[in-house]
Amino acid sequence: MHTPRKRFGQHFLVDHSIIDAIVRDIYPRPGERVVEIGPGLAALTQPLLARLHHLDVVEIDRDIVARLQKQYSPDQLTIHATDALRFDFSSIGSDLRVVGNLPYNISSPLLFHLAQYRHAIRDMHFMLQKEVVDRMVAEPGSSDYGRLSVMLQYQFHLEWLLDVPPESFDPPPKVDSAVVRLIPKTDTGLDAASEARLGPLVTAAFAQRRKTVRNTLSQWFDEATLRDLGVDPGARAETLSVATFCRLAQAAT
Ligand SMILES: C[S@@+](CC[C@H](N)C(=O)[O-])C[C@H]1O[C@@H](n2cnc3c(N)ncnc32)[C@H](O)[C@@H]1O
Repeated sequence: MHTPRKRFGQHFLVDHSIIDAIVRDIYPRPGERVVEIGPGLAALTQPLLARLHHLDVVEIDRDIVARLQKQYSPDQLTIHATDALRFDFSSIGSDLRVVGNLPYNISSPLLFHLAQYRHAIRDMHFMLQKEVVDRMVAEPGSSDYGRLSVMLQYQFHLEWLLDVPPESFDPPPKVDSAVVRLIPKTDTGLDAASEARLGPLVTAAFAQRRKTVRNTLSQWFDEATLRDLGVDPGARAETLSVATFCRLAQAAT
C-alpha cells in the first residue's frame, strides 16, 4: 500500500482505457530512449516497458523509488531518484522521448525546465491540468493566451490529444486533465541573441496584462519603432502573435 502524497501531486492513473490511449499516442518502439517523469505506481511504466526493453524514470519520492527497485531490474529500469526540476535531461542522451502524468503543482516550471533541453528531445507526451493545456495552445486574443503560450508555441508544435476526467485517477484531482504532445521545432527562425531577448520581452509584455505595449516594452522601443515594426503601440500583449513577438525580439537591442 502507498498513501498518495499531496505535496508530490500524486494522483495515480487507474483508468485502463485512458492508459491504453496514452500509450497508443506515444507509440513506443523497441530501441527508443524513453524517459518517464514521475512513474509513481507504474501505471504507464508497466505498459511502456512491455513495448520497450528499457526505460529511464525520474522520481522524487523515495518510497516509490524503493518499490520500483524491488519490482524491476536495473536492466529494465534506470531510476533517477531526484527532482525533475533539477534533472539534466541531456545527461541521458539525445533523441529522447519524454513522457509523464506530471505533478500538476510544478507543471509550468517543469515545462520551462524541459524546454532548455529541447535539442536533445524528439517529442514529449504529458498529462497536465486541462487549464494549463488551454493556456499552452491558446491563440492571440484569448484570455488564456500568455507567456506560457508564446514561449511554448515558439519552441514546440503542440497537439491536444485527449481530455481526461478526474475519475480516471486515484485519488481524483479537483480539476480536469488533458494529454498533450510537444514536438520541438527544428528551426525557430531566431538567432541565439534574439532568442535570448524573447523571454524577457514576453515576460515584460505580459507582466501587466492590461497595460499597452507602449508602456510595457518602453525599455526596448519607442512608439515610432513599434509602428515601424507593424505593432500598434496601444495594443496589449495578448493580441500579439508569436511571429510578432519574434519580430520584436529580433529588433530589440
Ligand atoms: C500525478 S502522479 C503520476 C504517477 C503515475 N505516473 C501515474 O500515472 O499513475 C505524479 C508523480 O510524479 C512524482 N513527482 C512529483 N514531483 C516530482 C518531481 N519534482 N520530480 C520527479 N517526480 C516527481 C510523484 O511522486 C508521482 O509519482
